[in-house]
Amino acid sequence: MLIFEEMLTRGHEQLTVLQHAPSGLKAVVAIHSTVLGPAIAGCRLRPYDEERALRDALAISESITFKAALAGLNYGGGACVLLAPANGSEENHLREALFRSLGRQVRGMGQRLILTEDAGVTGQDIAFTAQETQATLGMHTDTPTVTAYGVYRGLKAAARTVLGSESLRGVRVAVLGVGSLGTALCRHLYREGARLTIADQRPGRAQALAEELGGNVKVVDVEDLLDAPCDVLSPCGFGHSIKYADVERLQCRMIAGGEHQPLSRRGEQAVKEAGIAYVPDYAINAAGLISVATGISADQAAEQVYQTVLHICTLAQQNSKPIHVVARRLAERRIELIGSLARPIV
Ligand SMILES: NC(=O)c1ccc[n+]([C@@H]2O[C@H](COP(=O)([O-])OP(=O)(O)OC[C@H]3O[C@@H](n4cnc5c(N)ncnc54)[C@H](O)[C@@H]3O)[C@@H](O)[C@H]2O)c1
Repeated sequence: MLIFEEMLTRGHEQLTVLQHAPSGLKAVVAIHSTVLGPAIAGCRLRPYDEERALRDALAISESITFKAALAGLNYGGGACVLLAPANGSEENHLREALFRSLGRQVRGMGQRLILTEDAGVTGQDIAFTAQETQATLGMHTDTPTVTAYGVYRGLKAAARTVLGSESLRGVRVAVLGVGSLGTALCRHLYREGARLTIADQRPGRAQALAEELGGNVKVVDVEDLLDAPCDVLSPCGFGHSIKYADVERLQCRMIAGGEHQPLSRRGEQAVKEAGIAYVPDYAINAAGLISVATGISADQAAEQVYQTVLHICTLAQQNSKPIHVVARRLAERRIELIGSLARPIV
């Protein structure tokens, strides 16, 4: 990857690489934009190669910029991708060392960065980081659960315009990835009577969830999920779950899930040409961010997501434009307008 070119294309401000050998810290911190305020960066931890860590940091931080902008928050977009240490990070003292080390290293980034939780990272991890830097948010919020409820509500709002009814009863939803967020989402969907097909790279997870929900949930291999005939495809994996070449296999009417950046730009274009509605990540997975940034309840944050997605989908329908194009334009417009204001003197 040509890093500067990628940063220029996406409009990034900063990319920082952190390392601390004793704690095993290896992390990539990307700041996409601080136009609206300090960049909120979800911390995610998983086995990563360097290239993918860089790519994810750059892609996700851009999503967070749009997410904060659409949600009306005074924050910018960042991402903190931690490469899982070779010596493991499950034991509490290793975890403490890792996340405190992260906190110490980002202290120098001053007012520009605020860390919170993302995939593979818990509120307890952020609490460790908070011992070293004040620039943290959300350690007392169950972010995946709050986010999942917002995705569920956003999905209903999108279904209202795309499928003609916001009731998900009998609607076929294929969920790719049933970790913290995907599992919580499936529980809401199942309760409403959606017909679920699920898959996970760790098949035991999908099987266990199907058993918990009992009957009527179909578990398939990851490779087969994208071919599954369904109304809604809901990606909830680590990102880029739907490759450009996969788009011609899709048999859904709408893509809407919790995953950050499920599609590349080319993929978004291909989906549009295939006549599939795509509700972008930054519009629908915002409830956790809204809740930690403002302190409002999960229900209120999810209601905000519902109203935002409904507004975007309605505008898209009225103007015969793709949903993701309208969402991006709305986010960009707020950033442009606020960015054009004169800076306060103090
Ligand atoms: N956790 C949060 O607070 C939060 C908030 C907003 C957005 N997100 C985004 O939601 C997504 C899921 O987050 P999470 O917290 O549930 O993570 P998680 O690690 O708990 O779960 C991810 C699950 O997806 C599976 N998976 C990954 N890629 C897959 C693929 N291509 N096919 C099938 N299964 C796949 C993994 O095996 C795992 O079970 C991520 O993209 C994350 O950035 C998370």
